[in-house]
Order: sequence, then C-alpha cells, then structure tokens
Amino acid sequence: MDLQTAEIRVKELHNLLNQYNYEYHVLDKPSVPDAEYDRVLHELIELEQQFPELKSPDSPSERVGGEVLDMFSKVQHQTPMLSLGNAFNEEDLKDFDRRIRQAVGDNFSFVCELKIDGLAVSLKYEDGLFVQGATRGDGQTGEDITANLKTIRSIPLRLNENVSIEVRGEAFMPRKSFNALNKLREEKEEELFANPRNAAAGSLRQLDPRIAASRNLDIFLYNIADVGETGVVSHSEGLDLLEKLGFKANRERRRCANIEEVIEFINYWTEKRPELPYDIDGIVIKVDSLDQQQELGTTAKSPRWAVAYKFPAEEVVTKLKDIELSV
Ligand SMILES: NC(=O)c1cc2c(=O)c3cc(F)ccc3oc2nc1N
Repeated sequence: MDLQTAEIRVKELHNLLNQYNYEYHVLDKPSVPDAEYDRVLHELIELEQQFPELKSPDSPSERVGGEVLDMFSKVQHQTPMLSLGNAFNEEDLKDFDRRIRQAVGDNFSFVCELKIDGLAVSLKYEDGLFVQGATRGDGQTGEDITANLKTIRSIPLRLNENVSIEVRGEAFMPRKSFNALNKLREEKEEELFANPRNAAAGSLRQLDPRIAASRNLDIFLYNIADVGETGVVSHSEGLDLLEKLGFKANRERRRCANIEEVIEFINYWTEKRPELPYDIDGIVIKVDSLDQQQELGTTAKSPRWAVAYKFPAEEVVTKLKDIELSV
C-alpha cells in the first residue's frame, strides 16, 4: 500500500473508531461488538507503524497509552479550580438560599447535579483538539496528566466543532470496574483500593499510561471554565453545549425553581443513590444564570453561587481482612 492510499485509509479508520467510541462510551449504545472495534483499531496501529508520519495526536491509537513518563510536569490553571463549600442539612441549604436572595433578589433558579465522587480534572482544547489535561492540585497549579486522560474513552480527542475551550469535570471509576480491579489485586495479593475515588486518583497518577488505560475510567464534564465566546447565558445551557461538542455530561441534572425543589431532588437521590453504577458523595447546587454567578463571585477558595450538599457518612464498618499472623 502506498503512502497516499494509507493516508486515506487512516482517515477512514479514525472516523470509524471515533464513531464506535462515541456510541459506546458517551451514548452507551454501541453499534458494533468490541471485537470489531479491536480489529479496526489493530488495522490503524499497523498502518501507523508502517507509516509513522500518519500518526496524529488525536489518533484513536492514543487510547492504549504511550511511553512511560518519568514525572508529571506542572500546569498553571488560567482560571483557578476552586472547591465547593459544603452543606450538611436543610438549615445549611436554607442559609445558602437566603445568601443568594440577599445578593441577587428573588428571581433566580438552581441547577442540581449529582456530585460524582472522583478526581477533579481540567481539559484544554485548541481548535477542537485535546491538548492538555490536568489535576486540580492546589487550585492554581495542577499536574499534567494528559497522557493518562487520553486513555479515558469518553474524553473526545477531537471535538465536534473546532473551538478552543477549557472544561472541568470529574474523572471516576465505575463501581463495576472498581470491584473487578480489587478482585484482581486480591488474587495477586496486592494492596486493595479503599474506594473507587482512591482507585481513580491512583490510576490517573500512574506514570505509565498503559496502566491508566487498563482501569476503565470514565468522566462527567460539569463546567466550562471560560464561557466568554461561547455565548451561553446559563449553566444548564453550558451543560447542553458540552454534550453538543461531544462531551459526556451527567444526565441526572435538574433545574429547580426554589430550594424546596432542591430538597426534593436531594431526598430522591438519597434513596436512589445505591442504584447508580458509580459513587456519588452528595448533590451540587448551582445558581443557573451565569450573570448572577458573576454577581455573586467567589471567595479565595469557593464559588458563592454553588454549594455541595454532602450525604451523611454511612456507618460503614470496613471489615478488616483477617490478618494472618505470620508465625
Ligand atoms: N464532583 C462533581 O460532580 C462536581 C464538582 C464540582 C466542583 O468541584 C465545582 C467547583 C467549583 F469551583 C465550581 C463549580 C463546581 O461544580 C462541580 N460540579 C460537579 N458536578
């Protein structure tokens, strides 16, 4: 096969694999069996080996993980990655509501989202291409974990539109993957991960992307860091835009007209939480209008326009494994 034919074929394979990947990992509706995905991916990897000049940074072959890094470089966040203030009961929620009213008056609404229990990450795209991913770190400086994030199948390597944008989300490990991983580690007599959050954080801090690629991580995006040029005026529109661009945003979000509806949403998910295929540790409540978010502003640490209601810690008595006393 000559270079020109190979170039056309590589383009076809990129489109095929990106479509399969989007259907499986973002829509959760695969149109081909895994074996077909693997066959097509193998053909692409072969062609990239034969014609290295045809390998591009957004190639689906990036999903398997490249060479081992010797360290993570530091990333300065243009927009600081703040953390959420907490609310633990109805009183705290009513205080939050009162503070909003005092600042912006009575005409506002909330958006409620599940609070995914994972690792906050920031993804940067230039002209539609995924160029950098980083951890929150201390909010100003995070670690560059781009290579590991490229292995998360639901992170698009190229967006549906050639926009330059920075988005924030929560990378996590689905509970099924967590149980399978710990079962494997138990068989190999390796130390177990205490919970999916630790497993996700541990996986993304691996210097070997192939390990991250083996951990079936996933992500939900929840914020556009620099909405400036996008023209969206509300948080809920921002989430719809994220999905339009090809990102995975959590579908269980709901606009609430008042704090009573927020409390209803919290009570519903307090009940339904065990049925979710991933861990959540609370509900995030945000003022929907971006202008009102601007008006409310942030403290040094947290936005004034959002709060995280935390579920009461379950009385989880972690049964310690029987410790074989070495005789
Ligand atoms: N874990 C989460 O599912 C989740 C986390 C955050 C944040 O940490 C967060 C931090 C901010 F400074 C502002 C908005 C945020 O929105 C968020 N929304 C979410 N759904």
